[in-house]
Amino acid sequence: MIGKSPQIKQLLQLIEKVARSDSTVLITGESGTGKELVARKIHQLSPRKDKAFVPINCGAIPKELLESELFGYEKGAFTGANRTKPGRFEIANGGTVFLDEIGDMSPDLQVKVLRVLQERCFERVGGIKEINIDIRVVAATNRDLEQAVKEGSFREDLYYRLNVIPIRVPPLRDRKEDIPLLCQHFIEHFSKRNGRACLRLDNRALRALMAYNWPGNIRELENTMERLVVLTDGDIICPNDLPVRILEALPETLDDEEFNEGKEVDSQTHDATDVRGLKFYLPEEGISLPQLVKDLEISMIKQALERTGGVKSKASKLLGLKRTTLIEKMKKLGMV
Ligand SMILES: Nc1ncnc2c1ncn2[C@@H]1O[C@H](COP(=O)(O)OP(=O)(O)OP(=O)(O)O)[C@@H](O)[C@H]1O
Repeated sequence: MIGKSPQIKQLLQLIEKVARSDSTVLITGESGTGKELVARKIHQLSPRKDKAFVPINCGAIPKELLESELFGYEKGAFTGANRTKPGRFEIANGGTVFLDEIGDMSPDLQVKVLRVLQERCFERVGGIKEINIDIRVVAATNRDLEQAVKEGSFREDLYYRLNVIPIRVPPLRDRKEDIPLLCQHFIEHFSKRNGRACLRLDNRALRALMAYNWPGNIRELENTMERLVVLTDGDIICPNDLPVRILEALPETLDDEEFNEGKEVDSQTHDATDVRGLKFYLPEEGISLPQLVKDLEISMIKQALERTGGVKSKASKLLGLKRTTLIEKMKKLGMV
């Protein structure tokens, strides 16, 4: 999973914790945010990792077929059922079932899935034999299930059974600092797949990609990068190569000269730099480095003095300075 925003880091920590348990998980988030990827990651990190991960898109399979897909059927259960077929729940035995778009499931199937969650058993369509299974269920939806419960289209009991551990995947617009890394990742991936040298993004193109709101989230970004890799002629992706909807997101203040410059991206400009565990961003408009250093020195000295009850010899040790250097610095910074 690509990304180093605080949101993604938090998500990864949660995934690691959740993976160790067998609890049911409900992943929510807009379309294309990476819900399925999260479900796969939970499975991969879980003790069930060597067994099957079985995804099923409850919204994509017609209602009449979904039941037999999930539960399987017995020979003769309906016209055309000329052999017994196990369903996805059975196939996933020992592993994980991923019920995608669970919000689209019909009420009668919701009852049957609730039974699987409660009792870990079911019957195949047309069958009477009870089948016991050992599965972990991870479900996902981009709908507001709480609202669906209020409106009566989703069963409240099933909602609570699913929502044991809720995981929300944030939209890409709320973690824009992940965009440069994701672009780089997809450009590398598609360049390799298309057998061409790795393309680079110029600064202004990246600025447009960062200004755009990505309603289709990471899937939209992935598709955009694939198209750029296939269609861009030169080695560098310039603003002119971008789709109009993305270009329109660029602030109008930037001049045309810069627009055509084709400068290669300096990813540090857009990425947080990690300095001894502290995060620093260089804002678009630049910064006064001497002032920043001064503010940082004042802040660190104040904290060191607070922590040591104002004892300068101890504070200087915390800061890796000689006592006399600390006093000199404080004078210079106007702190005494
Ligand atoms: N953090 C990430 N790093 C790399 N690729 C990602 C990341 N998040 C999502 N993707 C990719 O984006 C695409 C969409 O992700 P995914 O299918 O998991 O989204 P989704 O939320 O399940 O979408 P939907 O709601 O439409 O089913 C996939 O190709 C996935 O591999």
